[in-house]
Amino acid sequence: MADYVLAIDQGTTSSRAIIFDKHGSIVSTGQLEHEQIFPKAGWVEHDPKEIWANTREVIGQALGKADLTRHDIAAVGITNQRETAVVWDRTTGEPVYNAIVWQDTRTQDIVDRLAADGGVERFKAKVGLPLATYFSGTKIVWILENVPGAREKAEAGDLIFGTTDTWVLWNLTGGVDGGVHATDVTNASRTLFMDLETLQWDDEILGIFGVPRSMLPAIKSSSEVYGTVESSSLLRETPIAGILGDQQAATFGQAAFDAGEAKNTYGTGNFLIFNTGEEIVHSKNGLLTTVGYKLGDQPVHYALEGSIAVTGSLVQWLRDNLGIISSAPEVEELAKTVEDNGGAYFVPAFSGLFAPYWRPDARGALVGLTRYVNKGHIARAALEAIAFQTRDVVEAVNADAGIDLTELRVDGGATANDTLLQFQADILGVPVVRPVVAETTALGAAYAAGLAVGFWADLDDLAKNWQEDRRWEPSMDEAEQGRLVRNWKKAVTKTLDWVDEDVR
Ligand SMILES: Nc1ncnc2c1ncn2[C@@H]1O[C@H](COP(=O)(O)OP(=O)(O)O)[C@@H](O)[C@H]1O
Ligand SMILES: O=P(O)(O)OC[C@H](O)CO
Repeated sequence: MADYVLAIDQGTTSSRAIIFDKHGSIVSTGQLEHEQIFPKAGWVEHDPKEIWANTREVIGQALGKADLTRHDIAAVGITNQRETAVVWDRTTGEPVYNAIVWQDTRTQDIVDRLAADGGVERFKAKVGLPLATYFSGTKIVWILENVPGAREKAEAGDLIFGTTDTWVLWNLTGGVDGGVHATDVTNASRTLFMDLETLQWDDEILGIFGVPRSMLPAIKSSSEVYGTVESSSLLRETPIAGILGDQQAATFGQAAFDAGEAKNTYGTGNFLIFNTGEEIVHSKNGLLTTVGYKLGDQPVHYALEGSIAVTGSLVQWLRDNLGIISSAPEVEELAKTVEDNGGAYFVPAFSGLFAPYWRPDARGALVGLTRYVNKGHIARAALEAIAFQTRDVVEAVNADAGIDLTELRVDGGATANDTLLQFQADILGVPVVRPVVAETTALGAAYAAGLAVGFWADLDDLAKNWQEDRRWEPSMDEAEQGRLVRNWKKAVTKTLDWVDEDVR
Protein backbone atom coordinates (compact mmCIF):
# COMPACT_ATOMS: atom_id res chain seq x y z
CA MET A 1 0.00 0.00 0.00
CA ALA A 2 1.39 3.42 -0.93
CA ASP A 3 0.95 5.40 2.28
CA TYR A 4 3.32 8.26 1.50
CA VAL A 5 4.15 11.02 -0.94
CA LEU A 6 7.73 12.12 -1.67
CA ALA A 7 8.52 15.77 -2.39
CA ILE A 8 11.73 17.00 -3.98
CA ASP A 9 12.60 20.54 -2.91
CA GLN A 10 15.35 21.80 -5.21
CA GLY A 11 16.24 25.02 -3.32
CA THR A 12 18.85 27.74 -3.75
CA THR A 13 21.22 26.37 -1.12
CA SER A 14 20.29 22.70 -1.01
CA SER A 15 18.20 19.91 -2.48
CA ARG A 16 15.93 17.94 -0.20
CA ALA A 17 13.69 14.92 -0.49
CA ILE A 18 10.98 14.76 2.14
CA ILE A 19 8.51 11.94 2.63
CA PHE A 20 5.10 12.88 4.06
CA ASP A 21 2.28 10.77 5.41
CA LYS A 22 -1.48 11.38 4.99
CA HIS A 23 -1.51 13.88 7.90
CA GLY A 24 1.15 15.99 6.19
CA SER A 25 3.69 14.95 8.84
CA ILE A 26 7.33 14.42 7.91
CA VAL A 27 8.41 10.77 7.92
CA SER A 28 11.99 11.26 6.72
CA THR A 29 14.28 13.73 5.01
CA GLY A 30 17.37 13.65 2.83
CA GLN A 31 19.32 16.85 2.21
CA LEU A 32 22.51 17.93 0.42
CA GLU A 33 23.89 21.43 -0.12
CA HIS A 34 25.38 22.34 -3.47
CA GLU A 35 28.18 24.71 -4.32
CA GLN A 36 27.41 28.40 -4.72
CA ILE A 37 29.61 29.60 -7.57
CA PHE A 38 30.48 33.33 -7.67
CA PRO A 39 32.70 33.82 -10.75
CA LYS A 40 32.49 37.64 -10.59
CA ALA A 41 30.80 40.30 -8.48
CA GLY A 42 27.07 39.98 -9.09
CA TRP A 43 27.30 36.57 -10.78
CA VAL A 44 25.76 33.51 -9.06
CA GLU A 45 25.80 30.05 -10.61
CA HIS A 46 25.01 26.44 -9.74
CA ASP A 47 26.24 23.28 -11.43
CA PRO A 48 23.12 21.55 -12.85
CA LYS A 49 24.86 18.16 -12.86
CA GLU A 50 25.65 18.51 -9.16
CA ILE A 51 22.01 19.42 -8.51
CA TRP A 52 20.80 16.34 -10.38
CA ALA A 53 23.31 14.04 -8.64
CA ASN A 54 22.28 15.47 -5.25
CA THR A 55 18.62 15.03 -6.11
CA ARG A 56 19.12 11.33 -6.81
CA GLU A 57 21.11 10.93 -3.63
CA VAL A 58 18.64 12.70 -1.33
CA ILE A 59 15.82 10.53 -2.71
CA GLY A 60 17.87 7.50 -1.65
CA GLN A 61 18.58 9.04 1.77
CA ALA A 62 14.93 9.75 2.45
CA LEU A 63 13.75 6.29 1.36
CA GLY A 64 16.59 4.60 3.26
CA LYS A 65 16.05 6.45 6.54
CA ALA A 66 12.39 5.47 6.61
CA ASP A 67 13.09 1.97 5.29
CA LEU A 68 10.65 2.51 2.43
CA THR A 69 10.67 1.47 -1.21
CA ARG A 70 8.95 2.83 -4.31
CA HIS A 71 5.92 0.68 -3.52
CA ASP A 72 5.26 2.89 -0.48
CA ILE A 73 5.28 6.12 -2.52
CA ALA A 74 2.00 7.11 -4.18
CA ALA A 75 3.45 10.04 -6.11
CA VAL A 76 6.36 12.45 -6.39
CA GLY A 77 6.01 16.24 -6.22
CA ILE A 78 8.67 18.73 -7.30
CA THR A 79 9.22 22.22 -5.97
CA ASN A 80 12.13 24.45 -6.85
CA GLN A 81 14.06 27.67 -6.58
CA ARG A 82 12.31 29.71 -9.25
CA GLU A 83 13.72 31.66 -12.21
CA THR A 84 17.15 29.97 -12.10
CA ALA A 85 17.84 29.07 -15.73
CA VAL A 86 19.37 25.88 -17.10
CA VAL A 87 19.99 25.42 -20.83
CA TRP A 88 21.02 21.98 -22.02
CA ASP A 89 21.45 19.89 -25.14
CA ARG A 90 18.52 17.52 -25.53
CA THR A 91 20.62 15.10 -27.55
CA THR A 92 23.40 14.65 -24.96
CA GLY A 93 21.78 15.80 -21.70
CA GLU A 94 24.75 18.15 -21.13
CA PRO A 95 24.13 21.69 -19.86
CA VAL A 96 25.84 24.22 -22.14
CA TYR A 97 26.54 26.51 -19.19
CA ASN A 98 26.08 26.53 -15.42
CA ALA A 99 22.61 27.36 -14.11
CA ILE A 100 22.31 31.15 -13.84
CA VAL A 101 20.72 31.74 -10.46
CA TRP A 102 17.82 34.08 -9.72
CA GLN A 103 20.08 36.39 -7.66
CA ASP A 104 22.51 36.88 -10.56
CA THR A 105 22.64 40.45 -11.92
CA ARG A 106 24.90 39.98 -14.98
CA THR A 107 22.02 40.62 -17.40
CA GLN A 108 21.45 44.26 -16.41
CA ASP A 109 22.72 45.41 -19.83
CA ILE A 110 20.22 43.11 -21.55
CA VAL A 111 17.47 44.48 -19.31
CA ASP A 112 18.48 48.05 -20.17
CA ARG A 113 18.51 47.22 -23.88
CA LEU A 114 15.01 45.73 -23.75
CA ALA A 115 13.75 48.55 -21.54
CA ALA A 116 15.04 51.23 -23.93
CA ASP A 117 11.72 50.86 -25.77
CA GLY A 118 8.88 51.19 -23.24
CA GLY A 119 10.76 51.07 -19.93
CA VAL A 120 10.95 48.26 -17.40
CA GLU A 121 7.16 47.98 -17.27
CA ARG A 122 7.07 47.20 -21.01
CA PHE A 123 5.59 43.69 -20.66
CA LYS A 124 4.08 44.00 -17.18
CA ALA A 125 0.43 44.18 -18.19
CA LYS A 126 0.76 40.84 -19.97
CA VAL A 127 3.23 38.91 -17.78
CA GLY A 128 2.85 40.61 -14.38
CA LEU A 129 6.59 41.26 -14.03
CA PRO A 130 8.86 44.25 -14.65
CA LEU A 131 11.96 43.72 -16.77
CA ALA A 132 14.61 42.73 -14.24
CA THR A 133 17.67 40.50 -14.02
CA TYR A 134 15.74 38.37 -11.48
CA PHE A 135 13.56 36.53 -14.02
CA SER A 136 14.62 33.70 -16.35
CA GLY A 137 14.13 35.53 -19.67
CA THR A 138 17.28 37.63 -19.81
CA LYS A 139 19.35 34.76 -18.38
CA ILE A 140 18.42 32.63 -21.42
CA VAL A 141 19.32 35.52 -23.72
CA TRP A 142 22.71 35.83 -22.00
CA ILE A 143 23.47 32.16 -22.61
CA LEU A 144 22.42 32.42 -26.27
CA GLU A 145 24.61 35.50 -26.74
CA ASN A 146 27.67 34.42 -24.76
CA VAL A 147 28.11 30.66 -25.00
CA PRO A 148 29.91 29.83 -28.27
CA GLY A 149 27.63 27.97 -30.67
CA ALA A 150 24.59 28.19 -28.41
CA ARG A 151 22.43 30.29 -30.68
CA GLU A 152 23.00 28.02 -33.71
CA LYS A 153 22.21 24.90 -31.67
CA ALA A 154 19.13 26.54 -30.21
CA GLU A 155 17.91 27.55 -33.68
CA ALA A 156 18.45 23.95 -34.80
CA GLY A 157 16.18 22.77 -31.97
CA ASP A 158 18.89 20.99 -29.97
CA LEU A 159 18.98 23.25 -26.90
CA ILE A 160 16.23 23.34 -24.35
CA PHE A 161 15.61 25.55 -21.35
CA GLY A 162 14.17 24.80 -17.97
CA THR A 163 13.97 26.10 -14.45
CA THR A 164 15.25 23.48 -12.03
CA ASP A 165 11.86 21.74 -11.75
CA THR A 166 12.08 21.08 -15.49
CA TRP A 167 15.70 19.95 -15.26
CA VAL A 168 14.86 17.49 -12.48
CA LEU A 169 11.65 16.30 -14.23
CA TRP A 170 13.44 15.73 -17.55
CA ASN A 171 16.19 13.72 -15.87
CA LEU A 172 13.82 11.79 -13.59
CA THR A 173 11.73 10.73 -16.56
CA GLY A 174 14.63 9.41 -18.63
CA GLY A 175 16.66 12.39 -19.91
CA VAL A 176 17.90 11.73 -23.44
CA ASP A 177 15.73 8.59 -23.49
CA GLY A 178 12.38 10.35 -23.71
CA GLY A 179 12.61 12.74 -20.75
CA VAL A 180 9.50 14.90 -20.31
CA HIS A 181 10.19 18.57 -21.06
CA ALA A 182 7.54 20.40 -19.08
CA THR A 183 7.01 22.93 -16.31
CA ASP A 184 3.99 24.21 -14.40
CA VAL A 185 2.14 27.50 -14.65
CA THR A 186 3.73 28.94 -11.51
CA ASN A 187 7.27 28.48 -12.79
CA ALA A 188 6.29 29.61 -16.29
CA SER A 189 4.92 32.82 -14.75
CA ARG A 190 8.48 33.74 -13.62
CA THR A 191 10.12 33.79 -17.05
CA LEU A 192 8.73 37.05 -18.52
CA PHE A 193 7.37 34.92 -21.40
CA MET A 194 3.97 33.66 -20.19
CA ASP A 195 0.74 35.54 -20.82
CA LEU A 196 -1.12 35.51 -17.48
CA GLU A 197 -4.53 35.37 -19.19
CA THR A 198 -3.92 32.54 -21.65
CA LEU A 199 -1.27 30.69 -19.60
CA GLN A 200 0.66 30.20 -22.88
CA TRP A 201 4.06 31.38 -24.08
CA ASP A 202 3.75 34.70 -25.86
CA ASP A 203 5.27 34.59 -29.35
CA GLU A 204 5.61 38.36 -29.64
CA ILE A 205 7.68 38.61 -26.45
CA LEU A 206 9.76 35.57 -27.45
CA GLY A 207 10.45 37.30 -30.78
CA ILE A 208 11.58 40.50 -29.04
CA PHE A 209 13.91 38.50 -26.76
CA GLY A 210 15.14 36.35 -29.66
CA VAL A 211 14.41 33.09 -27.83
CA PRO A 212 13.25 30.19 -30.08
CA ARG A 213 9.97 28.73 -28.88
CA SER A 214 11.37 25.21 -29.38
CA MET A 215 13.59 25.78 -26.32
CA LEU A 216 10.65 26.16 -23.98
CA PRO A 217 8.95 23.43 -21.96
CA ALA A 218 5.25 22.59 -22.24
CA ILE A 219 3.23 24.53 -19.66
CA LYS A 220 1.13 22.20 -17.49
CA SER A 221 -1.03 22.66 -14.42
CA SER A 222 0.52 22.34 -10.93
CA SER A 223 -1.24 19.05 -10.20
CA GLU A 224 -1.44 16.32 -12.83
CA VAL A 225 0.63 13.32 -13.89
CA TYR A 226 3.52 14.62 -16.03
CA GLY A 227 5.21 11.25 -16.43
CA THR A 228 6.65 8.35 -14.47
CA VAL A 229 10.13 7.87 -13.05
CA GLU A 230 12.58 6.07 -15.38
CA SER A 231 13.52 2.45 -14.91
CA SER A 232 17.00 2.73 -13.34
CA SER A 233 15.79 4.86 -10.44
CA LEU A 234 14.87 3.74 -6.92
CA LEU A 235 11.48 5.31 -7.63
CA ARG A 236 10.93 3.66 -11.01
CA GLU A 237 7.40 3.84 -12.41
CA THR A 238 6.23 6.21 -9.67
CA PRO A 239 4.09 9.03 -11.10
CA ILE A 240 5.43 12.57 -10.89
CA ALA A 241 2.23 14.44 -10.27
CA GLY A 242 2.87 17.90 -8.77
CA ILE A 243 5.07 20.88 -9.64
CA LEU A 244 5.00 24.28 -7.94
CA GLY A 245 7.65 27.01 -7.70
CA ASP A 246 8.88 26.99 -4.11
CA GLN A 247 7.11 30.14 -2.94
CA GLN A 248 3.79 29.06 -4.42
CA ALA A 249 4.37 25.61 -2.92
CA ALA A 250 4.87 27.15 0.52
CA THR A 251 1.61 29.09 0.08
CA PHE A 252 -0.15 25.84 -0.84
CA GLY A 253 1.53 24.01 2.05
CA GLN A 254 0.28 26.74 4.40
CA ALA A 255 -3.24 25.95 3.14
CA ALA A 256 -3.62 29.56 1.91
CA PHE A 257 -5.91 28.32 -0.88
CA ASP A 258 -8.36 31.22 -0.98
CA ALA A 259 -8.32 34.86 -2.00
CA GLY A 260 -7.15 37.12 0.84
CA GLU A 261 -4.84 34.51 2.41
CA ALA A 262 -1.08 35.02 2.59
CA LYS A 263 2.21 33.60 3.81
CA ASN A 264 5.76 34.87 4.18
CA THR A 265 8.73 32.51 3.74
CA TYR A 266 12.10 33.29 5.35
CA GLY A 267 14.80 31.46 3.36
CA THR A 268 17.75 32.71 1.30
CA GLY A 269 15.41 35.56 0.40
CA ASN A 270 11.94 36.37 1.72
CA PHE A 271 8.83 35.97 -0.35
CA LEU A 272 5.40 37.12 0.68
CA ILE A 273 2.57 35.72 -1.41
CA PHE A 274 -0.98 37.05 -1.22
CA ASN A 275 -3.64 34.94 -2.93
CA THR A 276 -5.96 37.05 -5.15
CA GLY A 277 -8.12 34.11 -6.29
CA GLU A 278 -9.21 34.01 -9.92
CA GLU A 279 -8.55 37.72 -10.34
CA ILE A 280 -5.38 39.13 -11.92
CA VAL A 281 -4.48 42.14 -9.76
CA HIS A 282 -1.87 44.56 -11.09
CA SER A 283 0.12 46.17 -8.31
CA LYS A 284 0.50 49.92 -7.98
CA ASN A 285 3.00 49.44 -5.17
CA GLY A 286 5.90 47.42 -6.53
CA LEU A 287 4.55 43.88 -6.16
CA LEU A 288 4.65 41.20 -8.83
CA THR A 289 1.59 39.52 -10.31
CA THR A 290 2.13 35.80 -10.55
CA VAL A 291 0.30 32.49 -10.77
CA GLY A 292 -0.54 31.01 -7.35
CA TYR A 293 -1.56 27.52 -8.43
CA LYS A 294 -3.71 25.58 -10.88
CA LEU A 295 -5.05 22.13 -10.08
CA GLY A 296 -5.64 20.08 -13.24
CA ASP A 297 -8.51 21.57 -15.26
CA GLN A 298 -9.76 23.76 -12.41
CA PRO A 299 -9.54 27.56 -12.60
CA VAL A 300 -6.17 29.18 -12.02
CA HIS A 301 -5.46 31.15 -8.84
CA TYR A 302 -3.34 34.28 -9.11
CA ALA A 303 -1.31 36.07 -6.46
CA LEU A 304 0.54 39.25 -5.61
CA GLU A 305 4.11 38.72 -4.51
CA GLY A 306 6.64 40.74 -2.56
CA SER A 307 10.06 39.25 -3.37
CA ILE A 308 13.02 40.26 -1.21
CA ALA A 309 16.38 39.14 -2.57
CA VAL A 310 18.56 39.08 0.55
CA THR A 311 17.41 37.93 4.01
CA GLY A 312 18.76 34.54 5.17
CA SER A 313 21.66 35.05 2.76
CA LEU A 314 22.62 38.12 4.81
CA VAL A 315 23.04 35.79 7.77
CA GLN A 316 25.17 33.52 5.55
CA TRP A 317 27.22 36.57 4.59
CA LEU A 318 27.88 37.39 8.27
CA ARG A 319 29.03 33.79 8.64
CA ASP A 320 31.03 33.29 5.42
CA ASN A 321 32.30 36.76 4.50
CA LEU A 322 32.71 38.47 7.89
CA GLY A 323 33.19 35.37 10.04
CA ILE A 324 31.46 36.97 13.05
CA ILE A 325 29.32 33.85 13.51
CA SER A 326 30.13 30.25 12.69
CA SER A 327 26.60 29.02 11.99
CA ALA A 328 23.34 30.70 10.99
CA PRO A 329 21.57 30.08 14.34
CA GLU A 330 24.45 31.81 16.15
CA VAL A 331 23.25 35.12 14.75
CA GLU A 332 20.51 35.07 17.36
CA GLU A 333 22.92 34.59 20.29
CA LEU A 334 25.11 37.40 18.97
CA ALA A 335 22.14 39.71 18.46
CA LYS A 336 21.00 39.01 22.03
CA THR A 337 24.30 40.32 23.46
CA VAL A 338 22.93 43.84 22.84
CA GLU A 339 19.69 45.61 23.77
CA ASP A 340 19.01 47.18 20.40
CA ASN A 341 20.67 48.02 17.07
CA GLY A 342 22.86 50.74 18.64
CA GLY A 343 21.81 53.10 15.84
CA ALA A 344 23.00 50.80 13.03
CA TYR A 345 20.83 49.92 10.01
CA PHE A 346 21.88 47.35 7.44
CA VAL A 347 20.28 47.54 3.98
CA PRO A 348 21.44 44.37 2.18
CA ALA A 349 20.97 45.58 -1.40
CA PHE A 350 23.54 43.06 -2.63
CA SER A 351 21.56 42.40 -5.85
CA GLY A 352 20.02 45.86 -5.95
CA LEU A 353 16.69 46.16 -4.16
CA PHE A 354 13.77 43.96 -5.17
CA ALA A 355 10.18 44.58 -3.98
CA PRO A 356 8.78 47.06 -3.45
CA TYR A 357 11.62 49.32 -4.68
CA TRP A 358 12.98 47.53 -7.81
CA ARG A 359 16.20 49.53 -7.81
CA PRO A 360 19.03 47.70 -9.61
CA ASP A 361 21.24 50.75 -8.98
CA ALA A 362 21.20 50.18 -5.20
CA ARG A 363 24.04 48.45 -3.36
CA GLY A 364 24.32 47.35 0.25
CA ALA A 365 24.94 49.84 3.04
CA LEU A 366 25.51 49.67 6.77
CA VAL A 367 24.65 53.11 8.08
CA GLY A 368 24.43 54.92 11.40
CA LEU A 369 27.84 53.67 12.49
CA THR A 370 29.62 55.19 15.46
CA ARG A 371 32.47 53.81 17.57
CA TYR A 372 29.79 52.46 19.89
CA VAL A 373 28.58 49.89 17.33
CA ASN A 374 29.89 46.35 17.85
CA LYS A 375 29.32 43.00 16.16
CA GLY A 376 26.27 42.34 18.32
CA HIS A 377 24.65 45.47 16.89
CA ILE A 378 25.56 44.37 13.38
CA ALA A 379 23.94 40.95 13.96
CA ARG A 380 20.89 42.72 15.37
CA ALA A 381 20.77 45.13 12.41
CA ALA A 382 20.92 42.16 10.03
CA LEU A 383 17.94 40.47 11.68
CA GLU A 384 16.05 43.75 11.80
CA ALA A 385 16.73 44.24 8.07
CA ILE A 386 14.87 41.00 7.37
CA ALA A 387 11.86 42.28 9.32
CA PHE A 388 11.96 45.85 7.93
CA GLN A 389 12.05 44.57 4.35
CA THR A 390 9.05 42.36 5.14
CA ARG A 391 7.22 45.35 6.56
CA ASP A 392 7.84 47.21 3.30
CA VAL A 393 6.14 44.46 1.28
CA VAL A 394 3.28 44.07 3.77
CA GLU A 395 2.58 47.80 3.39
CA ALA A 396 2.47 47.30 -0.38
CA VAL A 397 0.08 44.33 -0.11
CA ASN A 398 -2.21 46.30 2.19
CA ALA A 399 -2.22 49.25 -0.20
CA ASP A 400 -2.84 47.12 -3.31
CA ALA A 401 -5.50 44.93 -1.76
CA GLY A 402 -7.15 47.72 0.25
CA ILE A 403 -6.94 45.66 3.45
CA ASP A 404 -4.90 45.39 6.63
CA LEU A 405 -3.39 41.94 7.06
CA THR A 406 -4.46 40.91 10.55
CA GLU A 407 -1.75 38.29 11.05
CA LEU A 408 1.17 36.87 9.11
CA ARG A 409 1.67 33.14 8.54
CA VAL A 410 5.39 32.41 8.32
CA ASP A 411 7.69 29.50 7.42
CA GLY A 412 11.23 28.78 6.18
CA GLY A 413 14.66 28.20 7.73
CA ALA A 414 15.01 31.57 9.49
CA THR A 415 11.70 31.17 11.35
CA ALA A 416 13.67 29.11 13.87
CA ASN A 417 14.84 32.53 15.11
CA ASP A 418 12.66 33.70 17.98
CA THR A 419 14.30 37.14 18.24
CA LEU A 420 13.64 37.76 14.56
CA LEU A 421 9.98 36.76 14.75
CA GLN A 422 9.34 38.83 17.90
CA PHE A 423 10.86 41.85 16.18
CA GLN A 424 8.80 41.05 13.07
CA ALA A 425 5.56 41.09 15.10
CA ASP A 426 6.67 44.33 16.81
CA ILE A 427 7.55 46.14 13.63
CA LEU A 428 4.40 44.97 11.80
CA GLY A 429 2.07 45.51 14.73
CA VAL A 430 0.26 42.21 14.00
CA PRO A 431 0.78 38.65 15.29
CA VAL A 432 3.17 36.34 13.46
CA VAL A 433 2.11 32.68 13.34
CA ARG A 434 4.21 29.61 12.55
CA PRO A 435 2.69 26.17 11.73
CA VAL A 436 3.87 22.85 13.15
CA VAL A 437 5.26 21.74 9.79
CA ALA A 438 7.63 24.56 8.89
CA GLU A 439 8.71 22.63 5.72
CA THR A 440 5.68 24.04 3.96
CA THR A 441 7.48 24.27 0.63
CA ALA A 442 7.97 20.53 0.29
CA LEU A 443 4.56 19.92 1.83
CA GLY A 444 2.88 22.07 -0.83
CA ALA A 445 4.52 20.03 -3.61
CA ALA A 446 3.51 16.82 -1.86
CA TYR A 447 -0.07 18.09 -1.63
CA ALA A 448 -0.19 18.96 -5.34
CA ALA A 449 1.13 15.50 -6.27
CA GLY A 450 -1.11 13.68 -3.78
CA LEU A 451 -4.24 15.45 -5.01
CA ALA A 452 -3.53 14.42 -8.61
CA VAL A 453 -3.41 10.71 -7.75
CA GLY A 454 -6.26 10.71 -5.22
CA PHE A 455 -3.97 10.28 -2.18
CA TRP A 456 -5.80 13.29 -0.72
CA ALA A 457 -9.40 13.91 -1.74
CA ASP A 458 -9.64 17.69 -1.87
CA LEU A 459 -8.49 21.00 -0.39
CA ASP A 460 -10.59 20.49 2.76
CA ASP A 461 -8.71 17.28 3.35
CA LEU A 462 -5.46 19.29 3.27
CA ALA A 463 -6.65 22.28 5.29
CA LYS A 464 -7.37 19.93 8.22
CA ASN A 465 -3.64 19.20 8.46
CA TRP A 466 -2.64 22.83 9.19
CA GLN A 467 -1.82 23.32 12.87
CA GLU A 468 -0.47 26.33 14.71
CA ASP A 469 2.83 25.76 16.48
CA ARG A 470 3.63 29.19 17.88
CA ARG A 471 2.43 32.79 17.79
CA TRP A 472 4.38 36.03 18.45
CA GLU A 473 2.27 38.99 19.63
CA PRO A 474 3.37 42.59 18.98
CA SER A 475 4.54 44.40 22.13
CA MET A 476 6.41 47.49 20.91
CA ASP A 477 4.84 50.90 21.49
CA GLU A 478 3.77 52.78 18.41
CA ALA A 479 6.12 55.75 18.84
CA GLU A 480 9.15 53.46 18.94
CA GLN A 481 7.89 51.47 15.97
CA GLY A 482 7.42 54.69 14.01
CA ARG A 483 10.92 55.92 14.87
CA LEU A 484 12.56 52.64 13.78
CA VAL A 485 10.59 52.47 10.53
CA ARG A 486 11.46 56.08 9.65
CA ASN A 487 15.14 55.35 10.27
CA TRP A 488 14.93 52.23 8.11
CA LYS A 489 13.40 54.18 5.23
CA LYS A 490 16.12 56.81 5.61
CA ALA A 491 18.75 54.05 5.47
CA VAL A 492 17.19 52.70 2.25
CA THR A 493 17.64 56.10 0.58
CA LYS A 494 21.39 55.89 1.27
CA THR A 495 21.74 52.80 -0.94
CA LEU A 496 20.14 54.25 -4.08
CA ASP A 497 21.95 55.62 -7.16
CA TRP A 498 25.14 53.79 -6.20
CA VAL A 499 25.65 51.92 -9.47
CA ASP A 500 26.78 54.30 -12.21
CA GLU A 501 29.46 54.40 -14.91
CA ASP A 502 32.16 54.08 -12.21
CA VAL A 503 30.52 51.15 -10.41
CA ARG A 504 29.33 48.02 -12.19
N1 LIG B 1 18.35 30.65 13.29
C1 LIG B 1 18.46 31.35 12.16
N2 LIG B 1 18.41 32.71 12.17
C2 LIG B 1 18.48 33.43 11.03
N3 LIG B 1 18.63 32.88 9.82
C3 LIG B 1 18.69 31.55 9.74
C4 LIG B 1 18.61 30.71 10.89
N4 LIG B 1 18.68 29.43 10.48
C5 LIG B 1 18.80 29.46 9.13
N5 LIG B 1 18.81 30.74 8.69
C6 LIG B 1 18.91 31.19 7.29
O1 LIG B 1 17.84 30.58 6.58
C7 LIG B 1 18.28 30.21 5.26
C8 LIG B 1 17.94 28.76 5.03
O2 LIG B 1 16.55 28.61 5.02
P1 LIG B 1 15.85 27.62 3.99
O3 LIG B 1 14.39 27.77 4.21
O4 LIG B 1 16.48 26.30 4.14
O5 LIG B 1 16.32 28.33 2.67
P2 LIG B 1 16.31 27.98 1.11
O6 LIG B 1 15.06 27.20 0.85
O7 LIG B 1 16.31 29.35 0.50
O8 LIG B 1 17.57 27.22 0.78
C9 LIG B 1 19.76 30.47 5.20
O9 LIG B 1 19.97 31.61 4.39
C10 LIG B 1 20.19 30.74 6.63
O10 LIG B 1 21.17 31.75 6.71
O1 LIG C 1 15.25 28.52 -2.87
P1 LIG C 1 14.68 29.65 -2.10
O2 LIG C 1 13.82 29.22 -0.96
O3 LIG C 1 15.73 30.64 -1.72
O4 LIG C 1 13.66 30.44 -3.07
C1 LIG C 1 14.11 31.13 -4.17
C2 LIG C 1 12.95 31.78 -4.89
O5 LIG C 1 12.11 30.86 -5.51
C3 LIG C 1 13.46 32.78 -5.88
O6 LIG C 1 12.40 33.43 -6.52
